[in-house]
This record gives sequence, structure tokens and C-alpha cells, in this order.
Amino acid sequence: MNQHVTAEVADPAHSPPADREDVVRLVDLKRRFGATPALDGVSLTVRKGEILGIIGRSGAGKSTLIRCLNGLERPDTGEVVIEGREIGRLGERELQPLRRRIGMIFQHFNLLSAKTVEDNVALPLKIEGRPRAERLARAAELLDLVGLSEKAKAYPAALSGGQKQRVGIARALAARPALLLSDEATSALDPETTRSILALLKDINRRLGLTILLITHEMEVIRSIADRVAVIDAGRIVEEGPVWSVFADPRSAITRSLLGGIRPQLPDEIANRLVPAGGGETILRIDVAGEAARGSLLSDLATAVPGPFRLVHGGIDHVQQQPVGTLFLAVPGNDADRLPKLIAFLEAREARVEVLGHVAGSV
Ligand SMILES: Nc1ncnc2c1ncn2[C@@H]1O[C@H](COP(=O)(O)OP(=O)(O)OP(=O)(O)O)[C@@H](O)[C@H]1O
Repeated sequence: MNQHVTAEVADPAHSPPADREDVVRLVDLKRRFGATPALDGVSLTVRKGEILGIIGRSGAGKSTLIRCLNGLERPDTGEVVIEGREIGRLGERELQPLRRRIGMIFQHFNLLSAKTVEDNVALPLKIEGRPRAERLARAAELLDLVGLSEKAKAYPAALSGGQKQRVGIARALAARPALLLSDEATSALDPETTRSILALLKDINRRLGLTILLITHEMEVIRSIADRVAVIDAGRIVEEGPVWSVFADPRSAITRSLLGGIRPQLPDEIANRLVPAGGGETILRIDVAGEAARGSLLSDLATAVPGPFRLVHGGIDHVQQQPVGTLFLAVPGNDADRLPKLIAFLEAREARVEVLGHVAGSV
């Protein structure tokens, strides 16, 4: 892939953010289908230059949110403001140019099979009535950006899924949008291709300052590239914040459940032996992040509260360059004073500690 953005690509619409102005602002959006509140008071902003991930389970309201954003659906109440313009009051004709400010990529790519790769990429410019030479020049520039120059004359059927999505990304950028809206864009791809597409999106975001709103049901996608995450459930935003802090300290049950697969869990062979009370060993779950996870927490703990403990599972991971970790400790012994001291020491270091239970003997 071309690692250098040409001056022609890095136009003002793509320049890095000078300030934190909002590209999209949703204010108390409500949309009901019969008795179902698909959106139940959603307020959100997408800031210029950021990658915001919206995650939710099936039926949470993600598609309705997207349709309200691109004007295909009118909310019952609330405002959709794109680059400072409230789209709710606009007629279909006024909506068209605003829609072009949003480039979209889709789970199933939505390429036109009868058109070549370069014509697919150039399609938004054709709709704008741009001359063919200009369209093809822009398509060539974008195919270079996504690393597919040699496929310009190929038809979509000759491409792999990952290549098709690269074409989709190039097409979404053709009209120099203010926002790239990614609707489950990696859900149909294998893990390796997913990683390469997410890396491409991150790269485009960094180098061109492109604002991205990414809708997904996979926490791994959020973790790989988003700056901020909003969790939607039953039409409401139940949690929102920088990705690393939501990973480190998920507040809602739905976030914890969405994180379930990628946060360390107590191995079954220990979890199955847990009992609420008794002798043997006490099993602690310790969640740490940021500064607390950077220091020498465990050796400091051993010095401050002498006596044995063992790390039985877990470790420190990195999310957005921030350490985020979960440690499972087994603390033997029946010194009733020691456990509260251990917990107090850890909490003073801003770790969250949970006593999961006890195992007879040792784990
Ligand atoms: N046109 C419609 N008519 C009736 N109910 C609808 C309609 N569109 C959405 N809903 C309902 O609104 C709720 C939110 O649906 P939505 O499609 O926005 O969720 P989603 O998060 O995109 O789900 P998925 O990931 O499965 O696509 C669901 O209960 C859905 O059944």
C-alpha cells in the first residue's frame, strides 16, 4: 500500500482537526415502531478526526441510528445535526448534498458487479456529474491509497472479500466526505482480513484526519481502532467514553457481557470449584488500568502485606496504548486480618477488587 498521501488526496476536507468541532450531533433521538422504541432518546456527538465506535447487540437500534443519520429514516423527535445543519427539516432535494458528506461502507460491500473496480470507485463522482477524466484520476489516487492500483480494470467477482472492502473504502472516500460511516464493515471477513481492513481504516484516519463512525457488534473491532465507544442497548446509550477506560471499568451489564469474550475470565477448572465460604484459598479478581497497571503492583503488595499469594491467571494488556489488566490471585491461609489488608492496599492503588470465592485446598 502507498504509505504517502499525495497533496491531491490531502485536501481541506481531510485535513487533521484544528479543533474539536463536531461532525455529527444527535440530540435526544426517538424513533418508535409500534410498541418498540428502536431509539429511545439517543444523544451523541462524533468529533472531527476521531473514530467513534457504536456497539450493541442485534436489535439494539444500530441500523435505525444509521438510517436517521443518512436521512433514510426520520426520527419521531430529536435532532440530527451534520456539520452544523439540522437535517430533520430538510426536504429530499436539500438532503442530497448533505448525504454526500457521509461516505458509507457495508458488510456486504455493495459493489456493482457489472462495473470495473475503477468505475465502482468513481461512481459517487459520476452521480455528482464530474467529467470522466477527473473521475478516473481520483479513482486511481484512491486505489493507490487502499493498495489496489493493479485491480483498477478488474471486476468485483475477481476480488477477495478484503479486496472488495478496500474498493468499498475507496468509493466511500471518492466524494471527499466529512464522515465515513462503517456499518459492520468487517463482519463478513475472516480475522486476518478484518485486521488488515481495520488497520487501513486507522491509517486513513490518522493520515487524512478522516472522521469515522463505526457500527459493530464486535468489541474486538472497537478495541482495535476506536478512540471512543458508545454502547447502545434497547435504543439507549448505556455507556460512553474513551475505549481504554470503558474496557478497564465497564459500568453496565451489557458492556460487561459484550466484553466477555475478550476480557480475561477465571479458567473453568478454578471457577467450577469456587464456593462462597470455607478454608483453602481465597480467589480475588483485580482490575487495574492506567498508572495503577504501570507500576510494580504485585511486588509492592508482597512488601506491604507480607505472606504468600499466587497469580493464577490474567495479565496486563494494552488498549489505546494504555495498560489495562485483570489479575486473578489465590491467597492461602486463614489469617482473618490479612485479606482485608490486601484488599485495602490494592484499592488504595486504584485497583478494583472482587472476592470471587474460595477453593478447598489449593488451585
Ligand atoms: N421498519 C421497522 N418496523 C418495525 N420494527 C422495526 C423496524 N426497524 C427496526 N425495528 C425494530 O427496532 C428495534 C431496533 O432495530 P435495529 O434494526 O435498529 O437494531 P440493530 O441494532 O441494527 O440490529 P441488527 O444488528 O440485528 O441489525 C428492533 O426491535 C427492531 O425489530
